[in-house]
Amino acid sequence: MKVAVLGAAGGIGQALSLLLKLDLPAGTDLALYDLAPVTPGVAVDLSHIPTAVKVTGYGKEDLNTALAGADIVMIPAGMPRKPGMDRSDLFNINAGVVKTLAEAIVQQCPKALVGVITNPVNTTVAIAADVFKKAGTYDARRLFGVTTLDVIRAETFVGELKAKNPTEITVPVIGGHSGTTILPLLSQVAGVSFSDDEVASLTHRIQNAGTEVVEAKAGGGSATLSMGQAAARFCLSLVKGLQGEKVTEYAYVEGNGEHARFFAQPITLGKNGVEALLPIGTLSAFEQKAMNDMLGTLQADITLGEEYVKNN
Ligand SMILES: NC(=O)C1=CN([C@@H]2O[C@H](COP(=O)(O)OP(=O)(O)OC[C@H]3O[C@@H](n4cnc5c(N)ncnc54)[C@H](O)[C@@H]3O)[C@@H](O)[C@H]2O)C=CC1
Ligand SMILES: O=C([O-])CC(=O)C(=O)O
Repeated sequence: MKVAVLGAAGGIGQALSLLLKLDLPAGTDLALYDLAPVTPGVAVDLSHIPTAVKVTGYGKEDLNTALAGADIVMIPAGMPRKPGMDRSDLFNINAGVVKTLAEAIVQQCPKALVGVITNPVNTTVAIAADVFKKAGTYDARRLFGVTTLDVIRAETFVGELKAKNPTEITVPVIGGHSGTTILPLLSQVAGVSFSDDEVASLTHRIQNAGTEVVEAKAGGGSATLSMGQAAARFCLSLVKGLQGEKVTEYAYVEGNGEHARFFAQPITLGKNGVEALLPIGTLSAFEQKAMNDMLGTLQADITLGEEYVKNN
């Protein structure tokens, strides 16, 4: 098995690569690629950790070698936010980054499972999909926007509020990955109930948790460590799926198009990526209204990505 991390020298990339070095199955090749000159050094550093995962680092000119034959590609490459910015403000820079990387994936590992972390995820996933489509290699089961951070945050915040162990809480989070398009389904959390005020304030906190980190880091970037953990969890679930296990995760995928072309929802992972699209269940009146109110924004984010690939 080969896993490639693109953007591996960044804040997320380094945390993710560390966790993958520790937790990937023995015998896995872990290929680290980044434009930053430090990348081969990051790989040497990780290679001194005694696990049976072989780490190799690739610099600017070696994207094709880093990707050759990869089974899974995780993409945390690109600019993070600074205070005052929305995720959509990253589009101008990150659209081109994701397009370039997706074009190389088409050439080197067209059957890989691809996890896009780069923001704005609502749009960059559409870009990757349409680059693959143009090249004739698109398989919707193999492309994911990574929204695991929304799920683990929701579980953490519910645990805090209800004085419960967050590892024993499951919170569905559907929709997209920015602002109001992030829709936690608190009505479906087992064993916990919320007042209307708690639902409103928790929903708001989950939707703005990225901004909470951006402001706390005061110009030093956005979530990297919690995102590294979220991305590692998602990547390890992809690995388990490839190994024949059935695993459930939430991710932003092209499903049946009922709500939008791409939509974060529960899925079962298996040998070909998405094995089954799982239902989102019954929404409360609050959640249904939030969903109706945000679909226009999500659709516009998706269209922006589709138009970008058409015109570039
Ligand atoms: N999906 C999610 O839940 C989350 C997504 N993000 C997004 O992840 C991205 C990365 O964030 P950080 O790691 O904090 O940023 P960072 O600036 O620490 O790292 C980004 C890395 O990407 C590299 N890079 C830029 N262009 C590249 C290219 N064409 N090929 C390869 N590498 C390239 C840079 O050299 C840098 O090392 C941002 O777009 C951020 O908004 C951040 C947190 C959560
Ligand atoms: O907020 C940001 O810019 C980074 C991100 O996607 C998150 O932390 O959820």
